[in-house]
Order: sequence, then C-alpha cells, then structure tokens
Amino acid sequence: MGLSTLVFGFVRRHWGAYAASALMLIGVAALTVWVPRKIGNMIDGMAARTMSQDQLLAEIAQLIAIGVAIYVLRVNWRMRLYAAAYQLGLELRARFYARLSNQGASFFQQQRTGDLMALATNDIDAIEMAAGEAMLAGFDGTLTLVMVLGIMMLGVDLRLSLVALLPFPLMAYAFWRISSHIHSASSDSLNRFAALNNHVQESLSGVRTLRALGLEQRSAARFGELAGQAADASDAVQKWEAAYEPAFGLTLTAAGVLTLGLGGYLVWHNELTIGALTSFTMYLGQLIWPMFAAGWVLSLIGRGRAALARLQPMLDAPLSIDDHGTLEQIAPGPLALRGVGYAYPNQDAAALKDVSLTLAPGQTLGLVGPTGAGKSTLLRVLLRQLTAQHGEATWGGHPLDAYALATLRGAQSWVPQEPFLFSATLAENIALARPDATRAEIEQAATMAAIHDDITRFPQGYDTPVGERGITLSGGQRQRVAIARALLADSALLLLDDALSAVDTGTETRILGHLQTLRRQRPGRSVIIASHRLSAVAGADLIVVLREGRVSESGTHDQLVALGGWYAAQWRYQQLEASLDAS
Ligand SMILES: Nc1ncnc2c1ncn2[C@@H]1O[C@H](COP(=O)(O)OP(=O)(O)OP(=O)(O)O)[C@@H](O)[C@H]1O
Repeated sequence: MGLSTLVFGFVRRHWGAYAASALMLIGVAALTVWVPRKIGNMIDGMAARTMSQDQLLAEIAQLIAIGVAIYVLRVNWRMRLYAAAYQLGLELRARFYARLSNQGASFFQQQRTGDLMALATNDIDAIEMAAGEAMLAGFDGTLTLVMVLGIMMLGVDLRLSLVALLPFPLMAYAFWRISSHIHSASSDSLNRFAALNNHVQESLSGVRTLRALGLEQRSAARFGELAGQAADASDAVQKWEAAYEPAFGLTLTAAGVLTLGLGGYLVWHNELTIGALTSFTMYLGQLIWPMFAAGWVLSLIGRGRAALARLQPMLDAPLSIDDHGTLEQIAPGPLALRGVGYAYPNQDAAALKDVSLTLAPGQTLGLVGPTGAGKSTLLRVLLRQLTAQHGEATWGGHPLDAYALATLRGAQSWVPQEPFLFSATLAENIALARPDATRAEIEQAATMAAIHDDITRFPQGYDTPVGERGITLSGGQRQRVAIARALLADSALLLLDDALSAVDTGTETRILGHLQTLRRQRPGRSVIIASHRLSAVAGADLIVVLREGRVSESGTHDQLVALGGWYAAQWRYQQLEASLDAS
C-alpha cells in the first residue's frame, strides 16, 4: 500500500475532523487574502483624501477583528487535524503491535529488536507527520496559492501577474528535484537510526557480557561510528531541506523585481494605482507560505514514504504461526505426538525425528536427554511456537492447529529455563496471566513454588518491584517466581523447560511434592518436565529419553533403570555426584 492510499483511506474514515479543519482553513485563507485588498483600498482612500478619520478607525478595527478571527480559526484547525493524525499513529502502532504479537519465534529470530523499536517509534512518527502536518500544509498552501493567484490576476492586474509569475515554473522544477533527493536521504537516515537503535539495545541487554570481556571501549567506538553515520544521514536530509528556502527566496526576489519594474511602469502611465501596487506586492509576499508549504509537504511526504516502505513489509510479513484454528475449548483426551519431525530453518540436521508419545490427562511426563537432544524443541512444538514439518501433534484427538491460538495458549503454562520478569512488583509478575487474582491466591501459588519465604524477606514483600528499576533476583528466585506465575494460571498443561535448573535439590523436591499435591486436588491437569537433573523426573508417570532428536528410551523410572541404557548410566552418575556433594 502506498502512502497516499494509506493516508486517504484514513481521511475517508475520519472525514468529519478533516472536513471541519478544511472549512476553517477556507475561512482563514479567505480572510488572509482579503487583508491586502483592504489595505490597498485604505491607501488609495488616504492618498485621494476621500477617507474620513472615523472611516479609517473603523477599517483598523475591522483589521484587528480579522486578525483575532484568523488566530482562533488557526488554533482550532490545528488541534482537530493533529488529533486526527495522532489517531493514525495510534492505529498504525496498534496494527504493528498486534502483528508482532501474533508472530512466532522464527520471526523474532530473523528480526532485530532495535529495528522493530525504531519502526514502532521513529518510522510511525514520520507517517503520522505525513498524515497531519503534510495534509494541513498541503491543503492550506494550495488553497492560499489558488486564492492569492486568483485575486492577483482577476482582482488586481492580469498582465502584472503573468509577468511576476514567470520565475515560478523554474522553482517547481527545483522543488521536484530536491524532493526526490529527500526521499532517498530519508530512507538512509531511517535505516541508520534503526542500526543505532539496535546497537544500543544489544549493548544494554548484554552489558554484563561486554564488561566481562572488556569490550566496553570497542562497543563505545562502534556506537560513536553508528551515531556519526546516523548524524551524517540526517544532516544530508537537512541539507536537502535547506535547499528549498534559497529556491523560493530566489524566485520571490525575481518576481519582486519584475513586479516593481512593470508595476512602476503601469503606475507611471496611470494604469494602476499605488494602492493596487501595494496590494499586489503584499500578495506576492503571501505566496511565501504556499511556496514554503510546498517544500515542507514534499519533504514530509518523502520521509513518510520512506518510513512506510520500511514498515509495510513488517505489517505484511506472513505469520510464522498461522491462527486459523476454530476450536475454542480443549477436547478431553490425551496429548499425542505421532512421528513428529522438525528441522530449524537453515539447519542440516533435524532437531526432532519421528517422535511419538502419548500423555494422558492428569499424567506427568519427564523429558530427558543430553544437551541439544531436542527437549526444548519438542516443548516448543507442543506450545505451537514451532509447527512440526512431519507427523502430527494432537490434543483431545484434534490437531494442535485446529485450536484457536488463544485457546491453546490459555490451556498451557510454560516456564522456560530463563524466564522473563517484567518491570513490575513481584505480585504483579506472579499474577500476569490472572490479573484478577487475590493476594491470598498469589501467596498460595508462591508457597507452592517455594518462593513465599524469600518474598516475605524483601523490604516491601510482594510489593517489591523487580526488573530494571527494582531488586535483582537470583536465577533460582526468578525461576520460582515464574513457576508461581504458571501455577496461578492453573492451566490444563504445565510445561517446565529445565525450570528448576537453578534451584537446589532440596527446594526442587519440595516444589515437585507440591505439584503432586496440586495434581491430586485438581485431577486432569498434566505436567511435562524437561530436565537435565533426573531427580526432577524420577516420579513421573512416563519418562522419555531423547537423543539427537529421537526417542531412544521410554518408560517409568524403574523400567529405565532396569533397562541399563543412557538413563540408567546417567542416574547412577547423578546419584554418585549427589552423594559426593553431600559428604
Ligand atoms: N533457534 C534455533 N535455530 C537453529 N537451531 C536450533 C535452534 N534452537 C535449537 N536449535 C538446535 O536444535 C537442536 C535441539 O535443541 P534443543 O534446544 O531443543 O535441545 P535441548 O535438548 O533442549 O538442549 P538443552 O538441554 O541444552 O536445553 C540443537 O542441535 C540446537 O542446536
């Protein structure tokens, strides 16, 4: 979609605000154009001494009233038009955000966060300006131009107008050239700003790593380089914008010289009054605004087009996870995988190969295997963050993609190994999926996740802020807050992806014990625990061992120990490690 389609589509939907602004603008333009004519008549009246003092005072009073009316109308149309343009910014941001929220993990893997942030702020601002400021200046400038030219030609003197306007086509050509340069310079400037944004975002997120590796100076130098490039690129835009002024300044000077030459001649031969020549010169001065507006509008449109060209591909990017499912309730029945295979884009080896398993409602599944075996990938297929390329994943007899994404997400709680906590209080972080939860429910979930005692030791307890401006939690505390969040959500399926890796074995046992109690209280709730530590899955109804993406062993803990394979060896090793730690 082009910028004009977007903006005019928006204008059609908000025609009321635009029409009201246009009416007020017409009023302003008519009053503005009327003033020089009035002053010219006053001058002629005074020169011929036909105007009395009372008439002069009345004329001056009228001029003041016109000035006040122009002021009031100007303030009003600006307010209305800008409010409408902000609305466009709001709509675009909402569309952009909604699209991002529906994108799957692979989209974010390919896009850089700083770029997306620049699009949501800088680029949408540029489009907003094209819909507000550019529409306003464009309409006002054109209206003033038509009215001023009309009155110059028809109301003052046609010959003088045609001669005075001779330099204007040259100016139009210069404007056209400048605006095409602004378009390309703006694209470059927006791209450079996005690159700078990206660097800031990545450096701040990875500040500890940068420090630990002693890379601060290199990062600062790179920042300086990118900031310099961004400054140069906006400087180039400014330079082209600055070229408008000399172009219309030269045009007006040339028009002024022609006016004085021919105008003086006509006055000399009594074909024009001095008052009319004064009015004409004032009208010429009034052409400054339309000229300026033309330059301003072309530059805003250049920026807006460049911004939309960057934003549109993101709005049109196909959803990496489609949401065409219609089922709005999870059907009763097991969660089953049949021959599931998945390979990440640009990876030769598949991360999952021919995986089949069944998990009945209310059961706990343990998922173990060496690092890189495919445990997280399997969970991400179940979460529909990834779509299996082979085989089928079903829940209650229906393929996962038959469910509306919102239904599926509402029925699953996922705790990753490194959970994300928002800049909010601990209570708000726990109640994320259930903002209406009572404090007692939040505390109950925190107790189940074995984090309640830690929280009560913080100075503000559950109201302690975490995240950027709050306290820093340890890895294990963060994991337990995230588990409390998942338990409070009370979903049909809980997926723990190595979510106990940073807590000690004693705390792990307490949490697992609480999970079992919860399962007894609320039958039908299933749990999947992916873990490196086998103690976390030993009590599971079914344990599946993944190796290089394939199911290599499966059964209960006792069966697997008896089998004498990878699980049994790993169990012995971890038991030995634990007894050595204890001694
Ligand atoms: N986003 C990704 N892009 C490309 N390859 C990936 C991606 N994530 C994982 N992989 C690869 O897929 C394979 C399985 O990874 P996965 O994270 O599922 O293993 P895991 O068993 O959970 O490992 P760990 O126990 O270390 O967390 C690995 O070879 C990994 O390198």
